Formats: sequence, structure tokens, C-alpha cells
Amino acid sequence: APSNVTMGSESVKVVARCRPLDDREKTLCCKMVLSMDVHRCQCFIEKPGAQDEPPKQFTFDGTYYINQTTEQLYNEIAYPLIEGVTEGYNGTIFAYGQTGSGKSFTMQGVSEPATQKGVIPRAFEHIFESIQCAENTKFLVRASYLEIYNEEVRDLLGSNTKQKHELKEHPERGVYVPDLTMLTVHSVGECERIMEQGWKNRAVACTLMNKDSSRSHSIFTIRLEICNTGKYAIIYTKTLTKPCLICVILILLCCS
Ligand SMILES: Nc1ncnc2c1ncn2[C@@H]1O[C@H](COP(=O)(O)OP(=O)(O)OP(=O)(O)O)[C@@H](O)[C@H]1O
Repeated sequence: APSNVTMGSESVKVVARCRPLDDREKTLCCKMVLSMDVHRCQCFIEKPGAQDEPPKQFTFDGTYYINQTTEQLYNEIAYPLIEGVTEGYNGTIFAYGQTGSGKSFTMQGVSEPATQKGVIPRAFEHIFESIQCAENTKFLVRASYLEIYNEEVRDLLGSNTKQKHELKEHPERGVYVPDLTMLTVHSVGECERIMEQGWKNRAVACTLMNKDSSRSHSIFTIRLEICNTGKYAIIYTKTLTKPCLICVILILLCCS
């Protein structure tokens, strides 16, 4: 877990995002039943047709309503986590919700308007900015992209994306996928191309709630190896013997 300095007191933060009604819901004259007090981080859910009943109330570490952007969400929630990754802490951002709720919109995002660019491309920019500013440090950035579809693991960056991959467990490294393609990336542009390539290889089909549903769980991983080449080891590498190499993992995933 990241340090308290970079992440505040909680090592796990849970935020809720509400998307606007889509065209289908507007055509069906659906009514918004969710409201938020974003300053208090509270959500209120009304039961349709039962205005007398008090709404159900839930409190999160952050709440994002229909008028709020991925830029705001990134700056408040993801930024400290990615900052932690560049300092040597592992981090995970996990988007969870029913089909059509906005997971891909938040993680992958759209290019227009720029404020709705996704968490994954923002994380690339952030990491490469940190790399450019770092002194006496060498970085190796690698990326992998897999999906779990019908309980099968598929390598979205591999030559055969339909091939089923095994899941293994290592006593120290934990759960991993042998032979998963891991591409070295040198720039934000390269990362974006990799994301695009993997995105096109995902299993997609429409659901009643989302005409472009991904129908799978996908995991985009950025693996950062940091090597301190300076005279003094920076704090997080102090317990490691030379070469001061640490490997941190940022996992960005979308799950239905
Ligand atoms: N905050 C938002 N503002 C505007 N439109 C949004 C927002 N969130 C989602 N949408 C729109 O809602 C639709 C469904 O979103 P998205 O495809 O991201 O859902 P999903 O949770 O990834 O679904 P699935 O699990 O089926 O893949 C898309 O057309 C998307 O553009």
C-alpha cells in the first residue's frame, strides 16, 4: 500500500460516479433516481413512485455527478496513486459496475472533450512526465493488456488474441499469466497505440443496456522498473542492495 504521505490516511479509496441518462433511457422517459452531495461525498437513491419514503443514503471517499469530468476524478483520486507508483509503490485502479454504467468511459475515455480523456491515457502522461523530470534515475516502462472472457484469459497484445492462456501462481510474484505479451514503451504516443490495438481485439457485443458493451473483464498493466543511478539511494530503495532496481506495477482494470 502507498505511504500515508502520498495517499492520505486510507490505502483503499472507493468513489462513485454517476453518468447522465443516455438516449435510450431518455426515449423511455426514465427518471434520475440518484442524486449526490459531492461536498459530503454522499449518494441518495430514491425509490421511483415512493416519494414519501426517505432516500437510501451511502457515503463514499468521493462522489462524481453527471457534470463532473474524468479530469477532476483523475486529479483527486488517481493522481496521488500514480504519484505513489512513480515513487515505488504498487497501485491498482479498479472500475466496477453493471453493463453500460460508464467503466470504459472512465478508464479508456474519449478524446473529445479533453476533460473526458480516460484514466489510462492520463496515467501514461503522468508517468512519462515524472520520468522526464527525474534525475539520476533510469526507467523501463512495459505494458500488457489481457481480457477475461467466458472465464478464459486472452492476450490482447498477442499475435493470436483468441488463444486461451493459463493462469499460474508464483509463491513470491503472486498470480501471473505465463507468456503474456509485455511491450516496452518509450512515449505517451506509443502507449496510446498499444491501448488502441488491445481495445480493438476485445470481445464486444451489444447488451440491452449498452450497444458497445465490452462483454469481458480487461486488465491493462503498466510495469515500471526504476533504477537509481545517482550517488544516494532515494528513500524507497534504501533497503535494496545494488543495483537499486525496483519494479512497481500499476494495474488498471475494467470489470462488469
Ligand atoms: N460520465 C459520462 N458522461 C457522458 N457519457 C457517459 C458517461 N459515462 C458513460 N457514458 C456513456 O454511456 C455509455 C456506456 O458507457 P461504457 O461503455 O463506458 O459502459 P461500461 O460500463 O464500460 O459497459 P460494459 O460493461 O457493457 O462494457 C457510453 O455510450 C458512454 O459514452
